[in-house]
Formats: sequence, C-alpha cells, structure tokens
Amino acid sequence: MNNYIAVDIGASSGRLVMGTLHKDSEQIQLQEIHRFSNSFTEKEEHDYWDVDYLFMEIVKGLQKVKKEGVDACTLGMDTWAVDYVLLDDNGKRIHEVYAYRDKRTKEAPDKLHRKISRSVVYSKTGIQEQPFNTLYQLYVHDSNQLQRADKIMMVPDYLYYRLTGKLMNEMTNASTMQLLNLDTREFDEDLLEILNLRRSQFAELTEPGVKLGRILPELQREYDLPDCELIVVPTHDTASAVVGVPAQTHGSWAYISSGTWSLLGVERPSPLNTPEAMIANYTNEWGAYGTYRFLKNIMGLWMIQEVRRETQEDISFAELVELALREEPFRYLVYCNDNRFLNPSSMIQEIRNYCLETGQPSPDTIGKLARCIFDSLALTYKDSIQELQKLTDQSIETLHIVGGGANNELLCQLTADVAQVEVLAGPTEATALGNIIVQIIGSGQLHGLEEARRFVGNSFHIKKYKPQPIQGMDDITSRWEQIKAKAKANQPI
Ligand SMILES: Nc1ncnc2c1ncn2[C@@H]1O[C@H](COP(=O)(O)OP(=O)(O)OP(=O)(O)O)[C@@H](O)[C@H]1O
Ligand SMILES: C[C@H](O)[C@H](O)[C@@H](O)C(=O)CO
Ligand SMILES: [Mg+2]
Repeated sequence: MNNYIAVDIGASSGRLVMGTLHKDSEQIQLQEIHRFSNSFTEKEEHDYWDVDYLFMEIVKGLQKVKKEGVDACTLGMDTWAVDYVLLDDNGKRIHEVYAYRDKRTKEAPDKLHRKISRSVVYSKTGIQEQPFNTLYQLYVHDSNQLQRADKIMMVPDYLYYRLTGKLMNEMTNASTMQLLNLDTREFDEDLLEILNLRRSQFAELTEPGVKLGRILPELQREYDLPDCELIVVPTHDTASAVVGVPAQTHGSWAYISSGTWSLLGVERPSPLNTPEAMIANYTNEWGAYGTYRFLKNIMGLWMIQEVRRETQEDISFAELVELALREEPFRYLVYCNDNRFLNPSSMIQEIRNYCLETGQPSPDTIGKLARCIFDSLALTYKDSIQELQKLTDQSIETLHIVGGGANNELLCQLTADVAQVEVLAGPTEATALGNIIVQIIGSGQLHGLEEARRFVGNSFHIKKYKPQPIQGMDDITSRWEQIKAKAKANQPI
C-alpha cells in the first residue's frame, strides 16, 4: 500500500494530506485532500476548542479520501500541544476542552511553585515554564472533575481514541504536559502527588511508530470511510514538523517551526536541563526516535493573525507582507515574548501601548503594525539563536524555517539578515510531512530519518536566503536592547 494520510491540526487551521512514496525518484509527494479552519471560542469567560467539530472535519476528510478512490491507507494525527480531555469510566468527555490561552492559569505557576520549586520541576522535566502547560492547567482544574476522570488524554490521543477505541498517551505530546521525568521517562510521582492524580488516570506512554489499530467498523460503516490502520505518529505537531525538516547536515542546523507559534530550536540526542537553560526558558520536549527538541516558544505569527482578525478586512497574509514592505524598517519594535501578547483583548492596542510605553510613536496603520511584528520577530529570533549557541556550545550555520511562515519572504530575509545566518525556507507542510514520514518508516519503506530527510529535500522547493548586511544594525541593536529593558522596567524611555 502506498497511501499515507496525515491529519495535522494547528491552532489556526487543520488539514488532511495524502502522501505517496516514489522510491525510484527518491521523492515523497503530498496531496492536500481537505483543509478547515480552527480557533478557540469564548463561553462564559473561558476559552474552549470544539473537538467535536474537529472530529467531524477529520471524518469529512477521510470521506474525501474514499472518494479519491483510496479504499485502504494508514493514518496518523497530530495537533497543538498541552491541551487535554477528561474521560469518565464510560469513555465520555467530562468537560469541554479548555484552550491553552484561557486566562485561568495566569497565577497558576506562582501558586504551584509554593509547593515545589521551579528549579526542581525543571530538573525533573526540562520543560520551559509556560503558564498554559498541562501541569498548571490541571493544577487549577476543578478537583471533583479531576477525581472523576478515569483517563486524561491529550487532544490527539483523544482523536485516536474516538476513531479506534484505543487509549494511549503518545510520548512527544505527553512531554509537553511538564509531568514526565527525564530520568525515568515516566510520569513523575512527586508531580502527580501535588496534583492529587494517580498514574492509572493516564494511559500507556506510547512511542511514535506503533500500530494502534483500525478505524472502528461501526464508524467505517456509518460514514463510509476507507479501511485505515492508525499508526501512532509524533502527535505533537512540532515534533512531526521537526521530523519533516529537510536537514542534510549533522549538528550545525537549527529550525523554526513557523506558524501560530515560532518554535526555535535544535534536535538533540540528549536533554539539556541545566540551570542556565532554565533561566533562558528553553525546553526539552521529546522528539521522535529518542531525540529531544531543545527549543523555545516565540510568540510567532499569532500576532499577525490577531491583527488580521481585528481589522475584519478581507486581507490575505501575503497582502499584509506587501503592506509591511512599504514601511520604514525597524521603526517600531516590541519584545514578542512579553506575556502581554499571549492573549490580549486587542493585539493592535497592546502593540500600540507597548510602543508608547517605550517612547516610540504608535504604529497607526496596518502596514506599520505588520512591519513592527516582522521586524520584532526577526530580532527575537536573533536573541534566541545567540542564546541557543551559548547554551549548547554549538554554532548554527543553517536555519530551516518550516510551516506557513516559510511563505513570508520578508520575514525569512529579515531573519537571515538580523541573525546573520543562512535561512532555508520550506516545506510549508513540514508537519504533515513528518507525520507521513513516521508512517512510511513504520511500514518499512524507508530506513530512517536521514534517508527520509533526503527524500524531503528532493521533493519540495526549499528557498535559500543568504544574510545581507543591514545599514545601521548597531544602532538598531542598541535601540532593541533599550526598548526591552524599558519595557521590563515598565518605564517610558
Ligand atoms: N502566503 C503567505 N504569506 C505570508 N505568510 C503566510 C502565507 N501563508 C501562510 N502564512 C503564515 O503562516 C501562518 C500559518 O502557518 P501554519 O499553517 O503553519 O499554522 P497552523 O499549522 O495553522 O498553526 P500551528 O502553528 O498551530 O500549527 C499564518 O498565520 C501566516 O502568518
Ligand atoms: C501550546 C504549545 O506551546 C503550542 O502548541 C506549540 O507547541 C505549538 O505551536 C505547536 O504548533
Ligand atoms: Mg501547524
């Protein structure tokens, strides 16, 4: 069989992609079968995902696969991280699925760390502190519901369960819970005790590549679906994206999985959970094939997504880049990883306030706001790459940018110029590709990551951005440092 189906659901969009392997030309071909939007909605002052809508979009996509004449395939599913579903002992959802940007966890880290220090948690888990990590979400979740929970599944685990009836916690996404112990590679007993949870409330930790089972016959009949064998893939979308990075060299490359978030990091054979890494807030999310994703969350294209949503104009991301290109470079700068940008009521107003508070003029047009975001992301990337090289004692010569952000030519060139690193942009659908690669390797058709990444490099246009000198870069850097310092001290320049 040569039909590999990836369901990849990000925070802003989902897609169902069919991959076919062509060993003669050493290529993997992708065909997008179904695309749908995704977003969280506010109900009674909380933010939730609509997992029933997402499940039906998966069904619609599989029906389209059948209509393409595919009666049998393998299937893997990945989504964003940290969010979870509580199941009762009948396998029914106890509560709607909270979206990680919900404000309920704002104070959770400080409250939890009165019971166990940040340094002890980081030494155990190596996971960056983000207020929305599952650890903090569970800490503030209604305790009665938690006690009723027979199983705690991550969102993609739940989607696998809905299709197969099989329970599992896939490892790469489970690591984003900030509950897994790096030494034991199991749930950390001290952290479960603090949450008053039992190990039995979680399923078996499962490696990517495992064959989980087939779609339930009743679902296949009810919806006229193809006969799919579900393969466990790296169900954290970033873990699949890293698999899909077309890296051809050893050691000197880093990646940005550029979508709603920008996940900037390297692939390591071992974790790096040093005190210095904790201070820099780098994370050690588990990767496929025993690797670790030593990376940092950067606010990412969420910022431009929100500006676009607020303008309510029918303007494409490509048009926003065109508007930004007309603006003066580096005129407006914001430190993207300031938590004020995590889920503001108005991103436009938040950016303008930040600029005014740091003695800058207010970016008063959409073009100026877009330019501010792209310039600021490039400078934040540069900061993170410098930190990364220092922490890992590894020089970064090539930066692979994958995901939707690979289409943003302005941001790719800005990143190359500001960070003075060669940027290789693409593939856009690296996540779905990585998902499919793990299915192909699991089927024995490819031998491992190195061979698969060579096939990726043969299959997709990878655009090269060589670093160009920026006039006045010293002044820009000096202003950037001043602005960050003033924002931190919350005093206008
Ligand atoms: N043609 C384009 N020009 C400029 N930017 C683009 C273009 N196409 C996509 N993008 C950028 O890519 C982003 C979406 O990236 P992507 O599709 O990887 O995200 P996702 O998979 O939906 O979400 P997640 O990051 O949660 O996985 C958009 O927000 C936009 O900023
Ligand atoms: C909430 C997580 O940090 C987020 O899902 C991140 O891992 C990501 O954007 C994956 O697409
Ligand atoms: Mg994505």
